[in-house]
Amino acid sequence: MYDAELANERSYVEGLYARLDELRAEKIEQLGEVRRTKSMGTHQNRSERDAFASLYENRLAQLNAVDDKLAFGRLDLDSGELRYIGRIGLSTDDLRQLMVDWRAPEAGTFYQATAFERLGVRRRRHLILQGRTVKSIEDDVLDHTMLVDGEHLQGEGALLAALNSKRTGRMSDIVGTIQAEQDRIIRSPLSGALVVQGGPGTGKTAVALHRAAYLLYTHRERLQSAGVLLVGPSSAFMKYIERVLPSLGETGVVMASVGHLLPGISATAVESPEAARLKGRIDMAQVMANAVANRQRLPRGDVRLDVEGTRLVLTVRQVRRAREKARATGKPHNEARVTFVKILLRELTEQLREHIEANGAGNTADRSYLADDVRGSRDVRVMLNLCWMPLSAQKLVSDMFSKPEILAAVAPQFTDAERAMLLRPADAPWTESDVPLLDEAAELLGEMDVTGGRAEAAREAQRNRDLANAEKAISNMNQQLEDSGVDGILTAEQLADFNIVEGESLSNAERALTDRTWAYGHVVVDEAQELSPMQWRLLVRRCPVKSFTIVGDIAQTSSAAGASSWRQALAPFMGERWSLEELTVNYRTPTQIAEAAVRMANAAGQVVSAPKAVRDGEWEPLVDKVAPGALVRRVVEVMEEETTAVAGGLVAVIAPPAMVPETAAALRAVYGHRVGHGAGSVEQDIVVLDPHEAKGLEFDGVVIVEPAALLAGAGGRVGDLYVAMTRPTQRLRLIASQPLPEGIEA
Ligand SMILES: Nc1ncnc2c1ncn2[C@@H]1O[C@H](COP(=O)(O)OP(=O)(O)OP(=O)(O)O)[C@@H](O)[C@H]1O
Repeated sequence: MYDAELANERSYVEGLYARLDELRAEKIEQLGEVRRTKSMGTHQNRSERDAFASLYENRLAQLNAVDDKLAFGRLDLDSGELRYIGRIGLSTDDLRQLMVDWRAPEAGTFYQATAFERLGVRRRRHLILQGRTVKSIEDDVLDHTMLVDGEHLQGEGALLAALNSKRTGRMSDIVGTIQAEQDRIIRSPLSGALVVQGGPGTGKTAVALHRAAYLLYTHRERLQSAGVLLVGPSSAFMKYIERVLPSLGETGVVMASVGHLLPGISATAVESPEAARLKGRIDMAQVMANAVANRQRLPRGDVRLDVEGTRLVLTVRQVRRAREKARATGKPHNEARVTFVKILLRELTEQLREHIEANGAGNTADRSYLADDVRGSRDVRVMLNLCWMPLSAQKLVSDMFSKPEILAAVAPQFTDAERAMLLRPADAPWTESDVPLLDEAAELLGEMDVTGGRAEAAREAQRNRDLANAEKAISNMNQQLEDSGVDGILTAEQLADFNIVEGESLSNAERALTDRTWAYGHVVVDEAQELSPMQWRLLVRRCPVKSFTIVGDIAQTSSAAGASSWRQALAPFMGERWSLEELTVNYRTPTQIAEAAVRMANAAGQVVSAPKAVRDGEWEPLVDKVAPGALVRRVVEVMEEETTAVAGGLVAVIAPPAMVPETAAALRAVYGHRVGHGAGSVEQDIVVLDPHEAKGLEFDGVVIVEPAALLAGAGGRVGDLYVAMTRPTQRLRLIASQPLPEGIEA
């Protein structure tokens, strides 16, 4: 019986792959054809072909990315229909549906049906593929009249197989085994802000990624041109998750870590937690406003200016009035400067004219010529710049943190000690908490080159021309696209976006990444508990419609500027307008380890979400107590045992930041290139990390060096140690020379 069913599924899935190959061949053929004829014809023809080429390329990339485990489920419905579920939708040439996209409404019951609420499903079948071959099938029989003698329920096999598999250093998708509570969140409505709170390993990251893919699929019209932004804690984390969305058939999501949210800035330097906390405070917004106002200065007294040998006087009163008028425009600093300069130039020109007339040159003086003289005067230029200098965000922020007198003037609410903490050399590299300050500054300063507006206007005009072209081409294209299997209706906007002149042809995602003022249609934030108020302020600016999916775990907060409750974190930006969902099952950490982590947190006085672990592990947490000074030696000694225990899997050593270099060096002396240092070393099977780098990642085995130091270093929070203890999927070992924090040992 089972063998016959398996054989059936194998042949069906072979058919699906045959169809995938056929579509791929078709796209390659069409792409070749478009490329061959690309340089011929009118501008409109050419741009139409460019648009086709981009669409074919995208579709081909999508078809290539979904090859692995293309299909993973089948539903047997009350109606007798058999419905296959997979990464994308597939149909025959005559539009007979072969497989439904997992995100389509018809696929929802695959994740939601239970024996109590069957939703018209008699049987749910998981297809477990290796490469292109069906290796096994597992059935949930929901309608018990279907049970044949001797047949048994095999509910959680696919899930447990996924959970027990060896880690690779890269996150995989969970599309075949999404659980009902996760599915509800993935498919919740687009608008508003949704907070997903969940303990470690509850699938928050997985849910965030699948939700981004779901939203783009379901609301393509609304989201494709504005885009979806996915924000994570670090570049290493972005690397860890980067393959998930393509494997789900989505390539259009813009991904950025918090250090890369401002185009042109890559913030990698690390600073003290105290400085980060100060810079994250919401009153830094006022400090930035003060810093800008501080650059709109009045001279100490009236000044004399030489214009072509004539002495003019610029009074403090005149400057003050021009400043008031410029500020009253409400424009950003660099743009308001135009008003300021224009007023004073006019007044000085007037003064010059009066002077010349009074000296007997008659009233023939040519005013435009005089205006040129005033504008050309070095004294005038220097004075106007001293009063209202055009500024870049970088210059404003670096001056503020490198000049004590400026900092004292713009941040009077900070104590001397606090200001001392913020001071640094002018050429110091940027840190993550500088990014929201730079963004705030850019917002307040506006375009540096005010003529940039003209270039922008020219680009806009070109785009409008493209749009008109696109509208003409579109009716015939939609038909052809449908024929060629590209889903969704194409809008003139989208087509125009593909139409940008060659060489400048950027996708929406690429353009969004280079444009600070881009407004996204939706933002997904992972590890959101770490964000400071200033980082929230930046993100809300990126999505003015406030459509957010916010995932995190308050108990895992380790950054000093992070949140201690969702209400407190979100109130300034969203008021009460957000809803909360909770994930309650831990898929990563085995029961024994998860319980030790919760006991440790509780003993330290912290209440944490304690999700129920879905499986027991083979091992209790192991503890080695060693003499002071023997920590690193012990790490090296146990490594053989650890790597053998997780045979072929990954082992992470999580150490206090100060101990990471020597631990990595000692391990490398024995294990050579197998040892990676810092996050992002996904190719090695032994990785040495500090707790911050370990955030969001997971490993088969974890060795924690000096747990008490992780607790002490976190400023009274359990975050660091709690994060470290909840990374393993199989095995945890703690090596301690100081007394072990309470609760770890039962
Ligand atoms: N439904 C599922 N099917 C298979 N695997 C799952 C499922 N849900 C979660 N997992 C797996 O559990 C592990 C933990 O998931 P994830 O990293 O998303 O959790 P998290 O809540 O973000 O954890 P943390 O807050 O600790 O970083 C991952 O390996 C993920 O693939």
